[in-house]
Amino acid sequence: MGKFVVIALGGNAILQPKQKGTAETQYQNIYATCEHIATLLKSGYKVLLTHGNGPQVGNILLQQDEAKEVVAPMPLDVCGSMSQGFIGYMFQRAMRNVLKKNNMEKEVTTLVTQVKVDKNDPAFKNPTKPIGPFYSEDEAKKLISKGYDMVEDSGRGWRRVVPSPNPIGVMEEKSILQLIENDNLVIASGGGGIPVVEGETLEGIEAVIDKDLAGQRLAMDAKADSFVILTDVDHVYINFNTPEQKKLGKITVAEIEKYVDEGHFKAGSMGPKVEAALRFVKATDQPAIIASLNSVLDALEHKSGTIIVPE
Ligand SMILES: Nc1ncnc2c1ncn2[C@@H]1O[C@H](COP(=O)(O)OP(=O)(O)O)[C@@H](O)[C@H]1O
Ligand SMILES: NC(=O)OP(=O)(O)O
Repeated sequence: MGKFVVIALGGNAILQPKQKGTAETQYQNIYATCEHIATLLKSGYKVLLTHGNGPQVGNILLQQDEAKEVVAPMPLDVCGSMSQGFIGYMFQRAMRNVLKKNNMEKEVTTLVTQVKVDKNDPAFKNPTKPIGPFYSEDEAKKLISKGYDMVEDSGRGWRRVVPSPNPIGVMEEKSILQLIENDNLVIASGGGGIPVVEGETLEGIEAVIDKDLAGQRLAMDAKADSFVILTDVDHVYINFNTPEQKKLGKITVAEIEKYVDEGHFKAGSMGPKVEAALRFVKATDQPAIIASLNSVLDALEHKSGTIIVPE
């Protein structure tokens, strides 16, 4: 198998649900992630990185709301760009520090990335993307009465949800490919990319694109040999969180589609990951992997994680 991989990093690689989102905590998590990336680079992999921003963009939006009497609040697309900038900066700094420690040299570049969506996407009428902090049920009820959309997120508490339209094109695709050709470690489409709609002019729109679905587009456009989704669980499970839960190892498109139809993978968490992986395998005939960050090298060698193959 070729060694060019697109990696979509889950929000947990940057901030775990129970952690306070200080800059230092997020930098330390990103530094630990970069050590895994360095292991891949040492093993000869070429990496294009994308990452989530759910906790971060939600926190930035909350800051806008809390300070709105003092400074003009920024809309969600601008908050998305802020999250790309600060997370990209932390990756660039941490990666350079990790590379230096390992006596390696590489340019590390973050690209502010706009991703095209359809303004008539039905997702705008049905918010599903959890962002920001977790709340208790009582707190969630108060926020619902203020007009927020809230859902219970995978047994971990309540979170605000916003629309998450389907990504249909990466505006900066050519620049990303040029940077990769010049041997840069590129961080692109952070937080799924800033959602924009294209008419007479390009306009930002208030939403948060799923980074796994946007990562799939990136992997397809960049002709990656493999698309890897890293999260905080070691495998995809059927009957997740029940006594009958069972992990999925190597599995074909047809086999996992049967589980999709049976409703094993929830919207807003495992659902989009499986959907993104399936889209990649079907479009390219290359494997897609869903695994935990800690076992990324084993997963790339198909020794761990859920490996979705054409047949
Ligand atoms: N069928 C399933 N198999 C594995 N994990 C699942 C499943 N359904 C829901 N999950 C949940 O999905 C979470 C990962 O999704 P999410 O929190 O969106 O990840 P990330 O932020 O890392 O992208 C896991 O922590 C797990 O709680
Ligand atoms: N944008 C996005 O998908 O973020 P998370 O992975 O943090 O949910």
